[in-house]
Amino acid sequence: MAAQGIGTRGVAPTGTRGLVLRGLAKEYTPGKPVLRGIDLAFPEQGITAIIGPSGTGKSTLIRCINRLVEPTSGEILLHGEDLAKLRGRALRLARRRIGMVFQEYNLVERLTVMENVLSGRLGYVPLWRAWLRKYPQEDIARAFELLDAVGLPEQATRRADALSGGQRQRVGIARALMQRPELLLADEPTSSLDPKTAVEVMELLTRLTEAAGVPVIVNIHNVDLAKRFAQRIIGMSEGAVVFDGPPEALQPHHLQQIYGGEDWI
Ligand SMILES: Nc1ncnc2c1ncn2[C@@H]1O[C@H](COP(=O)(O)OP(=O)(O)OP(=O)(O)O)[C@@H](O)[C@H]1O
Repeated sequence: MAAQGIGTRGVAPTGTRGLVLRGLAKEYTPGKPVLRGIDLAFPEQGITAIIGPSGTGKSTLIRCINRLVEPTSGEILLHGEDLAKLRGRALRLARRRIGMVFQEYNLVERLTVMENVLSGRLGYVPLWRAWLRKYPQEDIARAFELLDAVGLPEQATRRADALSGGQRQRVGIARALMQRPELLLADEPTSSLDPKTAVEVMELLTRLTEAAGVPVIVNIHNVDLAKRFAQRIIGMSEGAVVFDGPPEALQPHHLQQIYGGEDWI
């Protein structure tokens, strides 16, 4: 089956706004491709969910976009600029334009909630200010606003390790938005959470990114959550895109192709 939507939603010319991946490939071990030349274009808003079985390259794809993983070849065009070519300071500047939310939250446990949120500005404030914890007043005001927005206005001075998983992920979302990102990547943001908290976190992510006009690419195991919150679903199998379309187009035979087998459907 051809991946749905490729061609209509697919690859846009260089210079286009949004994110475009062209021929993105990754081999951790030479000769063993994990990503097999991914061609995708992401619009400037909305949530795209990436689904697929364990080990199929979803995290690798997400992490290639902000170069936490080095792609083996291909282009990563953010508003026309190829991030795959950037090094040093240029790469650091590009990275701060991309927020990331992690499965295990990646908070600094011994720091306060407020300090964790403010750390989203680390790419922007001079290092000496961060070391002395002298963030500009407008950053502090914004951090309070975001803590309010994620429902943690009372938790600013608590240590991160005193929070529940759901609360930590809310801090993770606030920290990512503190960057004022042009794109948000979320790598299994709900996998460590109970089902109710997972829905709450996805609702929050949807509401805040919609309000900020930030597009989201979320790697997610739960197909029901993907269908509920994403406007577009990308199904991956063995390092390639095998489905690309709206949630309502995702049928059991697509799931069978993405995950294999049928007994579980
Ligand atoms: N740093 C690494 N070094 C070597 N191989 C890696 C590395 N990271 C991932 N891999 C391999 O790449 C393949 C894809 O892994 P990846 O984590 O991208 O898949 P995934 O679809 O996100 O899986 P999951 O849903 O279980 O997180 C797997 O075979 C994995 O073992």
